[in-house]
Amino acid sequence: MTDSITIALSKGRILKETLPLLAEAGIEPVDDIDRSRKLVFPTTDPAVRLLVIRATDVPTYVQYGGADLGVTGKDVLMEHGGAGLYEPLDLNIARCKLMTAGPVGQATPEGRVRVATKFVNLARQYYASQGRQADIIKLYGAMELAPILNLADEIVDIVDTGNTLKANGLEPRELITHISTRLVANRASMKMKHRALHPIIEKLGEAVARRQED
Ligand SMILES: Nc1ncnc2c1ncn2[C@@H]1O[C@H](COP(=O)(O)OP(=O)(O)OP(=O)(O)O)[C@@H](O)[C@H]1O
Ligand SMILES: O=P(O)(O)OC[C@H]1O[C@H](OP(=O)(O)OP(=O)(O)O)[C@H](O)[C@@H]1O
Repeated sequence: MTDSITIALSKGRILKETLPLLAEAGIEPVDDIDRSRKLVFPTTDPAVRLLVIRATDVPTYVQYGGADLGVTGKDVLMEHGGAGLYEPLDLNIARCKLMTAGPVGQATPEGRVRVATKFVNLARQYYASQGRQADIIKLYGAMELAPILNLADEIVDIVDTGNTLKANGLEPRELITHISTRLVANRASMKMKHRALHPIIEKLGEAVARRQED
């Protein structure tokens, strides 16, 4: 009997880039995901279904076995901590950087620094690794506002073109890490459903490699 496989996808910007890779691996949603209010989608492979959920929930669904595989950003995985997860593949999409940033021309304060971010664990680890004391302020979005309104001295956020920072009078300061989208797998599924998961991971890996050749 074929094992049924559930793959948790991040909705939003990652989804658009993930679907073509899945299609190359022979997995296509039967419905139009963009037009549907559904959260679970059957695919052209009767053994595979897709969940479309928030990027930040993907590691949790995969960790607890709600999904066998998941697709989400390295930033989200690092913030989650990665417990119970394997990370078999870098999908090399939605590439960006995790950086500190602050008001243009303003130096980072010498002593305690107030930092606004949604990546509280990552920020805490980063400032500790630099030997700097930081008061971390959790926000869920629009981090760029925090220095403008003097809620924080700097932010830790995703930077790609730098346009969002620039538009808000901020500039990048330090690179924390490079980010891309990763395929993650539930540890138990990797053992119990190896025969079904292995070809999916292999075909996705081939699709990623083809992109890099182009
Ligand atoms: N400007 C960007 N350029 C490239 N990749 C990005 C950019 N912004 C975010 N990403 C990557 O894409 C992932 C998803 O970002 P997206 O903006 O779709 O979701 P989100 O707004 O962080 O999530 P949610 O709204 O569910 O909290 C991020 O975790 C990151 O890995
Ligand atoms: O350097 P840039 O190219 O400007 O990209 C960086 C921005 O992209 C992301 O936001 P997104 O556009 O996803 O909107 P969001 O804040 O709603 O997630 C991120 O949170 C930054 O604000």
